[in-house]
Amino acid sequence: MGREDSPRNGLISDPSQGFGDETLHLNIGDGFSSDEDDTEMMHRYGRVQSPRHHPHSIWPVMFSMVAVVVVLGAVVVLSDILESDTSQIDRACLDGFTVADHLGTDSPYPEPSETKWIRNECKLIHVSMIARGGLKNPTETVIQDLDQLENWIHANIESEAEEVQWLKTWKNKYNESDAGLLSIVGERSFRDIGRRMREIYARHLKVTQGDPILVRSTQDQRTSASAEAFLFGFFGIPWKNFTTVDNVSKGNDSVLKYTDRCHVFTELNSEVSSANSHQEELHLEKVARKVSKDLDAASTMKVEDINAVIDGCILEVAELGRSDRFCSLIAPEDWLFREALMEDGNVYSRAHEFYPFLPRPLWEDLLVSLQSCVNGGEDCQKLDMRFGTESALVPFLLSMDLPGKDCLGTISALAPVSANVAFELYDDCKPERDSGEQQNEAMSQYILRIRLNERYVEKVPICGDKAYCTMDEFEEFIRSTFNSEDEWEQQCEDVATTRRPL
Ligand SMILES: O=C(O)[C@@H](COP(=O)(O)O)OP(=O)(O)O
Repeated sequence: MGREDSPRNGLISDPSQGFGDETLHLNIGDGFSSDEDDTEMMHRYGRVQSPRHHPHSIWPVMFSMVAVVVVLGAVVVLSDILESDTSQIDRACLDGFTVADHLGTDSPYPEPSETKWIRNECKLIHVSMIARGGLKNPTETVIQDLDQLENWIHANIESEAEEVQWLKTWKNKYNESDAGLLSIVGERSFRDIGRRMREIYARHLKVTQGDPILVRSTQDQRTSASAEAFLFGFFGIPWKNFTTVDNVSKGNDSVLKYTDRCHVFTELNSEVSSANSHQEELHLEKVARKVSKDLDAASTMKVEDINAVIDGCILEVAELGRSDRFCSLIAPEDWLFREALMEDGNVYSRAHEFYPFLPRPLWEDLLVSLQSCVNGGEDCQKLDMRFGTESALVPFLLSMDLPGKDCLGTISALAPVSANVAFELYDDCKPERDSGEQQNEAMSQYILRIRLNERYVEKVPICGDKAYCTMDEFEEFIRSTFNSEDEWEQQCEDVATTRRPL
């Protein structure tokens, strides 16, 4: 892919044009109407409002009456239009709808119901993991929006209906001093993940204190605190002074902050953000009107207020494990529509399409870890744990081409809060025979199994949809996907670096 493929040259639609039919349909199937239609109708509404389009009259009273009728009519038409954007959602996607599956990277992931153990005859020699931090406390902006929502509720909700009484007594409990830090829920989830991984790996890897273990985290508090919580769970003791934790500088970390180093990505990011903001705002305004009407509120909430409702839902799902309060104020089709907008304009999906080489530094780092153990070298770490943010994990997971969801939610499922992917390297482990497949005796003795969010990936697309990869297949995938024409150097850094060849 050359630079001429850059979205600057027309692949990202002009923000003023909104999304075309084609882009929305890519994600949602034929179920969605085009927002261009909405935009066009909004413009039509604008013209209806304009006096230039009214029949000219010399009688001011007549004119006023006509104007009032026209404006009222237009309001009715507009409300129909405002409802229309979700009217063609694929109804099948509403069957069994669970909001927690549709919160993007703010989704939680449920604890696995069963642990798939490693077979006794297999010799596990190394585990490499890449994780995203756990749930963080709301950011300052979110806290301010929650405060504003609280004020709006007190000023506007008078209904005595039983189902809104909780809302009238609801209070924003978040402090700005904790903004953006790893939350208690996030910390607990990583302790639990660490504890479960100890159950799976400790006996096989025979990890003890003092063993070669590498733990790296970005300098974001939420990721380094996630690493500490994981280590606490894994070793069963506080591990704050773990000497091998390498807190790499924010923005200067070549492995875990690779997106910051890649200028085509950062340019794409700002284009995608601005391309989507208008569309998102229009939809949020519609949802705000609907919710305010449903609550019988004295005035309509603002976009920031509805954003706070969405954040309230995210927090109640993650912290309380329920979705009956803020979440239920927004209709399922509006959640789906929001997710469609977010997935359609998702910068990581776009980057996967235009710049598939983006996560190369992380793949390269993983390969180095694995190879050092394959070769039985002194550098072999039993565990190599990497803790980053979504910008480290999402492009990496997308490059594995794991199957998407039929009804949106692919990114929600791949990279929820505390998401993690573990690569288990085995020496001398004969994989279970796949049905209908002859076992290849000459196969490489090293194999890899992959767990995503603690579940084995039973069909690994990058290794021919098998439940495992041979080391040879894995190396071949990395070589063929990330080594062509040194795209990373040319498109990300624009300068030749002294990388070792793959
Ligand atoms: O805070 C966020 O928006 C993302 C990305 O952060 P950066 O990579 O941009 O720091 O991180 P996460 O949701 O994983 O904590």
